[in-house]
Amino acid sequence: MSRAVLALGSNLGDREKNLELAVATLGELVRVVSGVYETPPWGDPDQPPYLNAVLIAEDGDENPHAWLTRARACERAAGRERDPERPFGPRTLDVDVIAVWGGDGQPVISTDPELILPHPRAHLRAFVLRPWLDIEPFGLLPGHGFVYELINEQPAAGDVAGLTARPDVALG
Ligand SMILES: Nc1ncnc2c1ncn2[C@@H]1O[C@H](COP(=O)(O)OP(=O)(O)OP(=O)(O)O)[C@@H](O)[C@H]1O
Ligand SMILES: Nc1nc2c(c(=O)[nH]1)N=C(CO)CN2
Repeated sequence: MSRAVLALGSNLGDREKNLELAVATLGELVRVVSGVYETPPWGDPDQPPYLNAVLIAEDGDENPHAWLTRARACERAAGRERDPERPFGPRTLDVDVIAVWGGDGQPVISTDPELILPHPRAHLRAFVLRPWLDIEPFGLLPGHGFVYELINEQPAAGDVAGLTARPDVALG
């Protein structure tokens, strides 16, 4: 058994449909999906606002790389349009593997550049921490601490006020 926190983001095309495609592609693996937030672009300001959400999924397959394969399948389903010159630039759909736990409940730590776990920038991103907090109030980002603490630390703390809940956009 493997459990993963995945972060979804879209700022090109039909953003709502792109996030929905990710949830549909993951299908029965999905346990809970957060609410959607409209968020200002992080890391590369000259691009449209994002819709972001987080979900928790589980699978019998213990291999953590299977989550990266599934994330890429979601991105392909949404056309995976992006500018290779801009690492934090606009995209139809981004699915990041934030953290993975094995069947023993222990977090998976990986320094493989193909799949770094936990995700190396998750603790800095209010657009990941805020929706995660909604679905797991005592969520732990391995190596960093409780999500409710991280969201009160800079730089994420300074970005929280800029997020807008979008209860009109419901996924799953
Ligand atoms: N935890 C992870 N989740 C997703 N991709 C990862 C992870 N760790 C390493 N990668 C690798 O990062 C590379 C770039 O991924 P991607 O294009 O999604 O990055 P990005 O979305 O532009 O930036 P960011 O990961 O900061 O959101 C991919 O080749 C992927 O294999
Ligand atoms: N608000 C927001 N900004 C981003 C996002 C994202 O999902 N949301 N994803 C990025 C890709 O690395 C870069 N910047």
